[in-house]
Amino acid sequence: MQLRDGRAHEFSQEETMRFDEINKDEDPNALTKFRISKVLRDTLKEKGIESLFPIQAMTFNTILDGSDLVGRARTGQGKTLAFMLPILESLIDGPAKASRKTGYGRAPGVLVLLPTRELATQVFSDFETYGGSLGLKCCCLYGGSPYQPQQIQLKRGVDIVVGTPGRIKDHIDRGTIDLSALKFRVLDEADEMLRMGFVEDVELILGKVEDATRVQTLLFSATLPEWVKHYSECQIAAKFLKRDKKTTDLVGNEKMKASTNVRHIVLPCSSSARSQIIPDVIRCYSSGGRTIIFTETKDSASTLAGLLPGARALHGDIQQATREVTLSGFRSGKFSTLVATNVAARGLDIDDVQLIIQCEPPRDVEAYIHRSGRTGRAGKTGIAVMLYDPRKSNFSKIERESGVKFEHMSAPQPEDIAKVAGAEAAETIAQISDRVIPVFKIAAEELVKSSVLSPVELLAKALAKIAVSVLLTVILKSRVDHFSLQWKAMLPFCLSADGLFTHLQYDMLTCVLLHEASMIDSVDDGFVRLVYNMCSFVYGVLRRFLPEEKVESIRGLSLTADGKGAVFDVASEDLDHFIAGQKNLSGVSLEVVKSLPRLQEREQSRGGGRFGGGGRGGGGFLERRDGRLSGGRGGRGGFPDQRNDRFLRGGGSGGGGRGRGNNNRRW
Ligand SMILES: Nc1ncnc2c1ncn2[C@@H]1O[C@H](COP(=O)(O)OP(=O)(O)OP(=O)(O)O)[C@@H](O)[C@H]1O
Repeated sequence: MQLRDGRAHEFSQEETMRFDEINKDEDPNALTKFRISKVLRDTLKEKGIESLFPIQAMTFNTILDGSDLVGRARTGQGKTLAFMLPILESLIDGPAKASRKTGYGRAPGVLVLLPTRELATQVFSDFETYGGSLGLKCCCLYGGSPYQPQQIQLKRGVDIVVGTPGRIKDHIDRGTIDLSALKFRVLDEADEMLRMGFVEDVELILGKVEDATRVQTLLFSATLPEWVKHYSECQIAAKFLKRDKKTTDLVGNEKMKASTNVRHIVLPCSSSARSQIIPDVIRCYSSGGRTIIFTETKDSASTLAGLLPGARALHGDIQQATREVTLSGFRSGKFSTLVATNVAARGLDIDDVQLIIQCEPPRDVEAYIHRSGRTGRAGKTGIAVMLYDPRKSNFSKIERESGVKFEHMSAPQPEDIAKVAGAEAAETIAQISDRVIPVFKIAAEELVKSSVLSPVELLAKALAKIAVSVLLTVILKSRVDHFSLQWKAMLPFCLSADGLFTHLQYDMLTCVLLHEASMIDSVDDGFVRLVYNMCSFVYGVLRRFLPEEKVESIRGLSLTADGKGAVFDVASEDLDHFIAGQKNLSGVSLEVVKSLPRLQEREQSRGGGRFGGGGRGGGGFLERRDGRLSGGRGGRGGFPDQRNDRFLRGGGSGGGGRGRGNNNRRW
């Protein structure tokens, strides 16, 4: 701080603490303003929470004083703590304390129902943190995990049960859970919980309470359609909420229902171009943070994840253990792109998710609100990009019902990407130690002196060079064929006559190798066998006149539709070797293709098709002639032909094995 006499003043720790106290006193939502016990306050502070968010402040006393409540606030505004804090406080120091059981084998006093396993785990983890600090025992009951540990916990006795309806109902059926003495029952994501598919289980579970006058029922969501709020129209609400229930609605009649911390963008994109455009959208809008991409179906989530470098899929057909590993890997930053169905749309709170991409407009406005709400949480900002196919999809209903005024953008252009790369390069420079300056200063001064360009223009060139180096590192790590066309288009933009293309072997030509007879006995032979025959034949022929490293360097091997030939890409500098060597072979010809012949097609491998499940690493050898995706990840669909972009990337996911259905849901 600058003192009046111009001297700088550093605050002592004591002074800082005093100011903090004063500020806290001024904050009407400071923790100390609420009946929150010291232990709980300390745990909240450890988590960086100093005061309550509006939805929490507005519902705290109502819940603690015993009312049923319907609560609504936009995504990411802290609804979880809004019900958790007063419940915990009630159990340890409030109205529920007197009747709370504490002994071995005690039945739970709190039940929290959530629509997905991931969300149940997340809310359970919060209950463990805050409830655990108060000595309360919690357990999490969700499907796809073994029953026995859950049964043991229930037998020993718990205070709080968090879970999904299906598994809780299973425990009721097995007689391993007693819900008769509940003091609180919470429906988080209430509208989702009350939708068809959950409603019967929810009704059965809520109905297990012995004395309905002694239980408090709380419904929370960012989207509460009228049928939930007006309980006469919603049987469950009518049956299980008391007539004098309170409602706290922070969205109400406001036009904007989605998060106001999010930039909402729409971008035209045909479904066939998605996997090309998405990497550029991520590059331009993710600010280096995490991205969640939503697809409408499980198959498209697997396929897209297979096509995007470093992405993983999350959906209801993936085994529970894998789902957990995937989500924790995404949370911990092991990979930064998650491709998910609506299974990840609700409630998930993941740090540093900067960008949401929706591959097409979702069916209902609620899905849009929840998906886009995975970013811009707890006061932070984020971006939600929704792709739409102008010929097929329409987002005006979503725009009208959500109150969002979409920004219209076009797909990022090479210049846009260059700008982002330039900004990243500038950040790189900022991170470089000042100690290097003396070493490079003389060269820099020489450069400024000898150039007709201004220092800023020279710096711009230096940034371009750094951007390209960074780009090359990424490309070399992730292989050029996984890179989007826009990135490739940017290379010449930055590299000019740099000569680095040759180094990248980026300049490739497509050749066709033809044989008088068919290379395969029968096209119906089975795709695996067919590919195998083709590979061994082509590689066998090439090995007759080329050294091994040249044979290995071919890319994008694909079989012609008539089975008499194969096309593949060859680095242009090697072309002469390929053409010269084949002259002595009988019955075989090799030439640069003039027009691409029809190529073998194959049905998209679905859910671990013939290439065997497991998703990654399988397949390959699949081509696309029309920009549509096909194939298994790891395979190369050919380098882009520099002259006419006929080949786009190959790839595709082998998909994971199928698991149990998920309430008949597509996700
Ligand atoms: N009072 C607070 N101060 C600071 N951060 C908070 C506070 N309350 C909650 N948060 C943080 O805000 C984030 C969002 O909270 P939460 O997940 O409960 O939001 P939500 O309203 O339930 O969102 P959604 O509708 O998407 O489920 C969490 O990371 C949470 O830790």
